[in-house]
Amino acid sequence: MVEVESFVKGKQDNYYKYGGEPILYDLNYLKLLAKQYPTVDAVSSEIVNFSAIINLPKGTEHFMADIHGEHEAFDHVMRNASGVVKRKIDDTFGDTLTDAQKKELATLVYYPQEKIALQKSALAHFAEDELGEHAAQNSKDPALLEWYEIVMVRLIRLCRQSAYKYTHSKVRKAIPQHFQYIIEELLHENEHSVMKQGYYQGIVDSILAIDRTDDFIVVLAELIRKLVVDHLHIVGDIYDRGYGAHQVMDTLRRHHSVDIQWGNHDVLWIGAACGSEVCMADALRVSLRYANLETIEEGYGLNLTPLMRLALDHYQGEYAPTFQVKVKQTNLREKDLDLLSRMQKAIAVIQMKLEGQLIMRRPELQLAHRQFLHRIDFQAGTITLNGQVYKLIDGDFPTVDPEQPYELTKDEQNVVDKLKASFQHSSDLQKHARFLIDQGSIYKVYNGNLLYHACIPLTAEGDFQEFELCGRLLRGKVLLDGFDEMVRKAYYAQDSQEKAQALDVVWYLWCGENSPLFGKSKMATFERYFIAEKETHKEVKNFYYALRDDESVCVRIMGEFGLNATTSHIINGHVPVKVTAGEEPIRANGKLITIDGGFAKAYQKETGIAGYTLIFNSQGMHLVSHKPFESRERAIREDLDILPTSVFIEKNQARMLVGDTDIGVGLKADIVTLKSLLEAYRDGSVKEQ
Ligand SMILES: O=P(O)(O)OC[C@H]1O[C@](O)(COP(=O)(O)O)[C@@H](O)[C@@H]1O
Ligand SMILES: [Mn+2]
Repeated sequence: MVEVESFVKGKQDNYYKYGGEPILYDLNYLKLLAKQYPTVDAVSSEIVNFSAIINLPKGTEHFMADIHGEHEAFDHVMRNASGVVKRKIDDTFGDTLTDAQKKELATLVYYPQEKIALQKSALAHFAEDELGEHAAQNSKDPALLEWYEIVMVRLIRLCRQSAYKYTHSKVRKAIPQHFQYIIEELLHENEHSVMKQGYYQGIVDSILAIDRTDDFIVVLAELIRKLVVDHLHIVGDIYDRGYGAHQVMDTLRRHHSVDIQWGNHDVLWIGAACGSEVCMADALRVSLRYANLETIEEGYGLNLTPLMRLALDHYQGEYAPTFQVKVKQTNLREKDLDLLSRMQKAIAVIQMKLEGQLIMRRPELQLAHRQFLHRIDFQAGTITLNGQVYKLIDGDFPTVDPEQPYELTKDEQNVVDKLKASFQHSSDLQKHARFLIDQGSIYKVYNGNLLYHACIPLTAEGDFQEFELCGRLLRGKVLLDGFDEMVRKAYYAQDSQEKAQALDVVWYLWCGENSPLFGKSKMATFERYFIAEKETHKEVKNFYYALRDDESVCVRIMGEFGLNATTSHIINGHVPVKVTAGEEPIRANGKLITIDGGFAKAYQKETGIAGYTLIFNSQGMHLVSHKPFESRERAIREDLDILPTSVFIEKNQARMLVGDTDIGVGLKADIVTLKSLLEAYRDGSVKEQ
């Protein structure tokens, strides 16, 4: 139905009032816009283009959380698009291909280079056995050419099936320049069309003839993977525990469309990269705790020698078993592990001193109860907490001066200074921190859903918990906005005071009681290292975790963020869903979805699965759970795909179109603006260029 849109000159001559909504356009603005759309034709075709796009089905969004450095498993999920590629193959080929052929095609889409190499060597060995001669891997081997041709045609068909949801221009933009012409021709030609059969076959043959098949297959595979997942959301905790957070970050930096809602572990590394000594100490401590030298040394080239020397010079004594490195299989020798434990304790003591200093300079954070060193009786080897005396399981603090327990020794200060320089000079860490800042935020409202890693701090009554942030009492959405602003200030601030304050807030976001990224009464690091009594280890979750099952609480939170509660969802990570204990990822009658399914191996025993992916496409929402990932090598060799299991599906009433998404809202506004420019051309107020 075409609305008859009236167009009336506004009150003042240089303004335009358009349609029902009195949107006024400044003529100067339209003249500026005319530089981009210099003629009536140019602006008209854009209006038609945008109007077409808003009627396309909405692009598919994937949501994942708590990857915690598991880069091989994550990379596989990125490549198999959480099972969507396989589903596309089934939709495209049905039973015209055998299961084995479909699996082989899937592996080719996931790992094209490796699969081609495997095929070549298999054929070469076959030729050797058959022909008895050493058949060089000649790319003219008829068997190889035949395989190439078959898989190329299949890939083109699969690509065509994956591209149908998008405009030609969007697909073209996803193809590398040097293949745009060929792929577009093949995509828009039907290989069965009699008229163009020769033309189509000619293109395929020429690719084979000039030996461009490998590149062509790789480009097609990447294009298919790009088309099946339009946008990716990472709802926090990329870092820590697994060994490959730096590789996950590189995968995300290469991704065509991704946003990140920071997790507490992510802001810890942002703080460390931005110069927070206490965040740096804690990030190192956690890495040493998991013997994660890959991220520290290979990933970021951080210099551990000063810390190693400090550990060897001062921590030769006995240390608590709680400093044992928390990994099962490792290629590290016993004495390496012992050294890592000593380094972990050395940096843990530095961290406690630096935390003590921070708590003293930020009384508004109300964290005096989280200072420990001045409560220790070093003679008796005990500590007094809340009036209760506890025996320390490790009373050896060789670098702590009871008179000034929070002062760093000269050696410790030297280690901190050297480490800080090392973090600052790690170009890869700085690149990743920048990416987290550019693509990340504390929360995200996207296509009607609200994403944040942990919680919105609530009181027992379900009201938004108030918190003093830099002198302002904030709660709910404005509190999260305030925290978001502080993380960016920690990265961008030039003024040293401002930066120092922002960095202390970033540390609070990592472990503070009212942090929307942590949401627990305390991070019981000291207690878990030094005190045996389990009651001191208890981390009480924020009231949010008891109240989030109540639909009315979720509706109130959605309202706080301006969302329509009937169609919206809250999506969280942070707390693993204990599937084995019967816990559900879907809560509050479908209003809240928690997607921390234990991607991190450390959590898989209690979740019983290896992570979730939430898929939101034009038909609705679909949650899938992953099985533990073997290895990339097996996936390639045996076409072993880790296909997820469907957990729940929520169908939309009507198919969701681009016009129903945030991008669609923007496009509709742009259409109105462009129509104003068109009218201004037509009545001569703006001259065509
Ligand atoms: O298992 P570790 O390394 O001792 O860490 C335990 C700590 O990690 C936390 O669970 C925070 O990490 P997560 O955000 O990944 O849950 C703390 O609540 C807890 O004190
Ligand atoms: Mn977390």
